[in-house]
Amino acid sequence: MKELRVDLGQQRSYPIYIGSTLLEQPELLRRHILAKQVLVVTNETIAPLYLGKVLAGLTDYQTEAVILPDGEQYKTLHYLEKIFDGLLASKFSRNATLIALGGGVIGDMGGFAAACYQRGIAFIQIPTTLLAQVDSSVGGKTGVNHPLGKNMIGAFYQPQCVIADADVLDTLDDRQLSAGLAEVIKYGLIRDPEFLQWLEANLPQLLARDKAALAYAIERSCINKAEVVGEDEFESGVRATLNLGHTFGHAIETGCGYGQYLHGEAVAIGTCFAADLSRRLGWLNDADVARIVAVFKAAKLPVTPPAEMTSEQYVDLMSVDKKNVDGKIRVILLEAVGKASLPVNVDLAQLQATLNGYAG
Ligand SMILES: NC(=O)c1ccc[n+]([C@@H]2O[C@H](COP(=O)([O-])OP(=O)(O)OC[C@H]3O[C@@H](n4cnc5c(N)ncnc54)[C@H](O)[C@@H]3O)[C@@H](O)[C@H]2O)c1
Ligand SMILES: O=C(O)C(=O)C[C@@H](O)[C@H](O)[C@H](O)COP(=O)(O)O
Ligand SMILES: [Zn+2]
Repeated sequence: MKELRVDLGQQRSYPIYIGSTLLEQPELLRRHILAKQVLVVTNETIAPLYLGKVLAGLTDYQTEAVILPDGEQYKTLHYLEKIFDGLLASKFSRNATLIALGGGVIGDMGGFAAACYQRGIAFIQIPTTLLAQVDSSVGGKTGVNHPLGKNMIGAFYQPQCVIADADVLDTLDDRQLSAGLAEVIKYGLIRDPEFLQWLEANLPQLLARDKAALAYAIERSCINKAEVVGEDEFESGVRATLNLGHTFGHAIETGCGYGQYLHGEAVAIGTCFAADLSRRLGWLNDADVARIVAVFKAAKLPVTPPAEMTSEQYVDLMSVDKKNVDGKIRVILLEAVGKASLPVNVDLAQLQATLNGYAG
């Protein structure tokens, strides 16, 4: 097992455990549960696979479970309330612990519920998708979607620990594995060019679920994310680079209806848009853009924007992005392959040129 640390000072630092058979080691989990009451939040797909394993290690606690329907379309305020219903029905106190057992949807919702319930209870992330193990379970961004914008209602709220058991990825389907790789590739593009080269050479092994390759990709991704979050927990600076491709990607997720494109798929297309715009500013050349498109294709991710979305629709949806200032759209671009910019105010004409010109 590897143990990394998200360093956020005395109050909010926490470990990330990465390894195999971690769900069979309840002492890891138990050392971060401070009182008797434990609520596990999960979904209908994950519960039959892993809920029993988690509960088996907690038989001497007062455990309850909230099982949500599965899908991005349920990451809403309405379904968040189901978690509060569960906490209240069991009369859970402020010293209770919430465990989010699932992918990014469950992690974001569980974390936000923990941030809100009685103004904050402890929570633990047990991420079960590649995307959640390399990105969403680390860093404390929690929240839900709004019909008009992605992750629009939320809070920064850090977990007590993250337990990433790579064995659970055995049951994840190939499309979801690829979606997770989009965020892995992101770290290479924004700040870790050596890792990008490693990925270019090792994507076939990752897609074939080679255990050593996956363990390395999870660890190196978490190292990158923990460093960025440790430097800028509340996204006043460098943390915004983790949003590469997301301004376009979130517009795709919202515009096409949550769930049609997986988050990682939308980020892959969005990053190709960002690469195209970086080329228009003279920061990348044609070969750089081709290299970026090729790495997503090699990860079996889409690179072609949805035909049904117009540039007006993109601009409209991007105009509520959380990086915007005074309503002006700001995006993360690439100054080079392996080096992200801070948020850039984009000229509307140049943005339109990318939205109309980049076709995959
Ligand atoms: N908080 C953050 O920093 C952050 C970062 C990236 C993404 N996100 C959010 O995360 C969400 C996407 O997360 P995701 O890609 O994990 O999607 P997800 O949570 O919807 O999970 C993907 C699918 O895999 C299933 N699944 C999960 N684990 C499984 C397993 N071990 N075996 C079989 N099936 C399994 C789920 O039931 C679901 O159907 C989006 O809402 C995105 O906005 C948040
Ligand atoms: O942790 C971060 O910071 C990120 O931006 C990670 C992203 O991959 C993630 O999708 C995040 O939820 C996006 O945040 P948002 O504030 O742009 O909705
Ligand atoms: Zn993301």
